[in-house]
Amino acid sequence: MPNFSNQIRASSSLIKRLKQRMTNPAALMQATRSFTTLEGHRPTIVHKRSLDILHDPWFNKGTAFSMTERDRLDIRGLLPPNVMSSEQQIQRFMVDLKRLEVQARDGPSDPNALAKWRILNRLHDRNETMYFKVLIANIEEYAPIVYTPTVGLACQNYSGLFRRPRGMYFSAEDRGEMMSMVYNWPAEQVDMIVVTDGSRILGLGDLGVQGIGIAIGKLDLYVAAAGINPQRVLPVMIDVGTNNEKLLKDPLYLGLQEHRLDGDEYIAVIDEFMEAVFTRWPHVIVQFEDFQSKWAFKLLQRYRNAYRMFNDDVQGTAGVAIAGLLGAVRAQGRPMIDFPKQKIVVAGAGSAGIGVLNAARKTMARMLGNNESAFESAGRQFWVVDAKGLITEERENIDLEALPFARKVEEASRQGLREGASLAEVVREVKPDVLLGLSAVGGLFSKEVLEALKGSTSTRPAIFAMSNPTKNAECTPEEAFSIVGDNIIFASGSPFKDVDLGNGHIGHCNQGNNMYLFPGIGLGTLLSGSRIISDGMLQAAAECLAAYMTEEEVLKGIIYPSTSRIRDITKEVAAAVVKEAIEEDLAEGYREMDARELRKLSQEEIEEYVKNNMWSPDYPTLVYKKD
Ligand SMILES: NC(=O)c1ccc[n+]([C@@H]2O[C@H](COP(=O)([O-])OP(=O)(O)OC[C@H]3O[C@@H](n4cnc5c(N)ncnc54)[C@H](O)[C@@H]3O)[C@@H](O)[C@H]2O)c1
Ligand SMILES: O=C(O)C[C@H](O)C(=O)O
Ligand SMILES: [Mg+2]
Repeated sequence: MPNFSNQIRASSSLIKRLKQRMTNPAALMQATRSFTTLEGHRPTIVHKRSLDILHDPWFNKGTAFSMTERDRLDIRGLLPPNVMSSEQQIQRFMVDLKRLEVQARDGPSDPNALAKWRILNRLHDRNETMYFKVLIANIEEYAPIVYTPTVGLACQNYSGLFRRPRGMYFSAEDRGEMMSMVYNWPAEQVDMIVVTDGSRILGLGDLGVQGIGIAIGKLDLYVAAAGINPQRVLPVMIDVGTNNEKLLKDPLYLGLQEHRLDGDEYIAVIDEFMEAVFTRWPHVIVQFEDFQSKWAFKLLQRYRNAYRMFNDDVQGTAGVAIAGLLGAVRAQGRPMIDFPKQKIVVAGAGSAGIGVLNAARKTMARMLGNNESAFESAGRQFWVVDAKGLITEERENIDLEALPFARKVEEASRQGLREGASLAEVVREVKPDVLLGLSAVGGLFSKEVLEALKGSTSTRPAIFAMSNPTKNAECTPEEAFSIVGDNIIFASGSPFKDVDLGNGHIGHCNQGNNMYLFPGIGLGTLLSGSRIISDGMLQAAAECLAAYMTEEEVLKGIIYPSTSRIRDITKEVAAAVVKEAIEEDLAEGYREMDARELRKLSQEEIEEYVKNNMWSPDYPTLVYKKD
């Protein structure tokens, strides 16, 4: 709780610094920053009182309302008399939440995970500040509940779990209305939107309207990791129908029960949504999430030069994979510059797989001299296997996005391979350094495939089983370590526990998930005020993540940070994105920090600027004023 004497002390030191600024320009920056910090202590003006306040999750403090506030807001007598500190409140809440753990302590496969999701969700609905305080303080424990894998389960069970709406729904029925509907959202300012059409939720397929859960989960991380103000995030579901036959027949399904719109009709709906949100909030950033590949690439190309948007599955995943792939090179005791020598087999050529392939090829090409022949030769380091097997130039009706990675037929046959060769055959013949899965097929890295990987020419083969949620992972870390060997590098999209290898050795299980990048990409874009999200900004984010791990960690097989460091890594990623936006002359500034001021900031000052603009879950003092 902010206390007034602190505020007065802080204000008088601010005035002193503001006076100094007349004579000392360096103090100007300092004062600007202090001013930003002080904002957190300013009272928040509310236009409601009594039960309306207790029922508003943005302002509700529950038992933590002080007596003076209870008087000021007409809630004296509406709460039990004992005023609790926010710590005591959390203690009470945790007693309830932890009760579920007495019989089940199995981490991600916890049978009570959905019950925990429910309890946390109810807290989210009544007191956002406290919800995020709990989430931030226990991120390692609860990210797997509010995010992957449990969020997948919550999406699948959405009809039964639905209590209160969160976010906005734009449906095919709303065509022509979106521009006015968008004003139904209560917040004057929105910084971040995560939008999905529910067509490919994690590896669970088309979940229709139920996919809104993934947008909510991603935005939880925007608040927890990036410190985006929870009052300025907006989850969005664009319901254009579903092709999930089960949902189409389910009498309890909450979305439109018709087949998905397609073609121009579909694009017109998304166009209308984009126009509507950017008209009301011209500075908003829109993250596209879990759109089927068919639309993911097309929509990204359509909007990326016109709007502040990115596709997390294509671009966020690519950056995280690049950071991991570079980590795997370092873990072999080799310099990153050896990356272009790596042989990489990728299983899955959807939005995520193709995103990773393009980014990895570009990264290699840059290291090889950044010319056409470098790009050509980088392309030869990849073997791509999809549902129909190895992709070669003989593939009929090949996707345009996959075409650049199709192997030449003669080249493949020289290696003993052919169009449609199985994953096990490809791994056996190629003997890759890296096997990376973005196929959504649980168990795809079977015993046969992993046995084949034992023939890898690498001193330390790397396995990335990146599909989500847990049951869709291409293999488990136990399978990988026990079959391929103790020395491998392992990463998975959803969290698994480390593996006890015996003899006191641990097989480290990294979480290779785009959660290490998207919050920083969003925050960095916001604070730079860049009008678009450039390739350079995405590359800077990936490089920052790659450089985050120390040599010592990497040699131990730890190539991604633990979730407990997510707020710190996000701050650094955001700073790298701001810096790149400034260097590319894209930064237009944010609030009092205009483009000219931004250009003057040193590296440390950029980091400080980012840190000072991250929201923290502290109750503000509330003051009532009539509308
Ligand atoms: N870890 C992360 O950060 C992260 C990020 C994005 C996506 N993902 C996961 O990646 C998975 C795929 O996402 P997407 O958007 O690319 O999906 P998608 O449906 O667009 O693509 C799936 C691809 O896998 C291929 N495939 C299917 N069966 C296969 C098989 N037996 N062998 C080889 N390939 C096969 C398909 O042909 C297709 O190319 C999902 O499970 C998603 O959760 C993880
Ligand atoms: O949502 C995640 O956990 C990662 C990724 O965006 C996915 O679609 O699987
Ligand atoms: Mg996704």
